[in-house]
Amino acid sequence: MAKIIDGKAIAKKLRAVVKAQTEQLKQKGVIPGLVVILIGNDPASEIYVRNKERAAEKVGVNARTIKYPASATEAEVLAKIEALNQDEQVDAILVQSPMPAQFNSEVIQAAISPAKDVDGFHPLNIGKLFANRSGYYPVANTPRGIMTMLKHEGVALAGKNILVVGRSILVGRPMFALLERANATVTLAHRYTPIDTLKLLAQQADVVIVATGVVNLIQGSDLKAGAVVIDVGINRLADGKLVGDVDFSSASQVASAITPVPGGVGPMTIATLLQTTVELAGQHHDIEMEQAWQNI
Ligand SMILES: NC(=O)C1=CN([C@@H]2O[C@H](COP(=O)(O)OP(=O)(O)OC[C@H]3O[C@@H](n4cnc5c(N)ncnc54)[C@H](OP(=O)(O)O)[C@@H]3O)[C@@H](O)[C@H]2O)C=CC1
Ligand SMILES: Nc1nc(=O)c2c([nH]1)NC[C@@H]1CN(c3ccc(C(=O)N[C@@H](CCC(=O)O)C(=O)O)cc3)C=[N+]21
Repeated sequence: MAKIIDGKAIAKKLRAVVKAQTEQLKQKGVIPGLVVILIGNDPASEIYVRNKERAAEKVGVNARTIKYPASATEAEVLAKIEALNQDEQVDAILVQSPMPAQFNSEVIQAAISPAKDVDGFHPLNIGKLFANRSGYYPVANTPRGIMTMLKHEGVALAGKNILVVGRSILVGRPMFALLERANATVTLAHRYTPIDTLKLLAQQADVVIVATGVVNLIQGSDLKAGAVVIDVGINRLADGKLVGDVDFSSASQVASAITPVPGGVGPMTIATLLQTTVELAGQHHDIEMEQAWQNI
């Protein structure tokens, strides 16, 4: 039986560190400000927005959500982003994805100032990540939170064989870059990966990270004994239950460690979002902060 990785508990530790950081900033008169823009109604986004507001309050980040109906125009959202880019109280801006069809997400992502780009979606920040540049720049919070989790659990990455399933700009691609940077051998699978190939790749992987939104895509029989399984998926079943992309009951028989849904990656995404917000506030006001979360 696998160890169940307690994302909630690790997120709580991370939040405590972030809270200490916000207190340092407050002593210098800075309250970190995060603005989330939600257009339309995506169920996973709504869960995210609700949980984020609660967590922000706990650590002393000033967070607010601006909601637009699904019928909103790109021009009005771009005008709002421009105003937020100029607003001295705002350190971090996030536009929830997916966006309604009339939006070009590339245009929106490039409009957010790279210095306030808390999702790490701006082409400049993505470019730095993939070029493995030194210095500080924001990186997508879900993959970054997963790295924190793997470190906390003592999972070795250098030289390991890692399978990432899903290649979105939100999860799969930055996950690939961070794991490669940690000297793992990384395979990135997607919709065009034949299912038989996907299963063969999974069988060879020391760590399997699944971010597709496909219920039960990976089962216990697909895994190598002792593999570490990170389930990013958030799927709402007809009965209202929340499940991931991995068949938890069979996978937990074969894996050495596995993240549950809920209570795994989700809480880490939120704590990491607050971490990045506080870092951006520190950068914005030129305040040096201790990097205490190295040791959580
Ligand atoms: N827990 C958390 O903190 C977070 C959870 N999520 C959840 O994670 C999931 C993925 O999110 P996101 O990356 O934004 O989703 P996207 O829909 O943007 O991307 C899904 C990816 O999965 C791939 N895919 C789809 N079907 C298959 C398949 N049958 N086999 C292999 N690959 C497949 C797609 O391939 P292709 O590119 O070829 O289309 C695509 O790359 C969702 O359930 C989302 O709600 C997301 C962010 C944070
Ligand atoms: N620009 C952008 N950035 C994102 O990071 C982003 C996004 N758009 N769009 C939507 C997805 C989804 N996402 C979630 C984060 C946390 C939980 C979360 O808190 N999950 C809890 C749920 C607990 C519950 O409330 O039931 C858990 O898994 O335990 C869920 C989903 C971030 N996303």
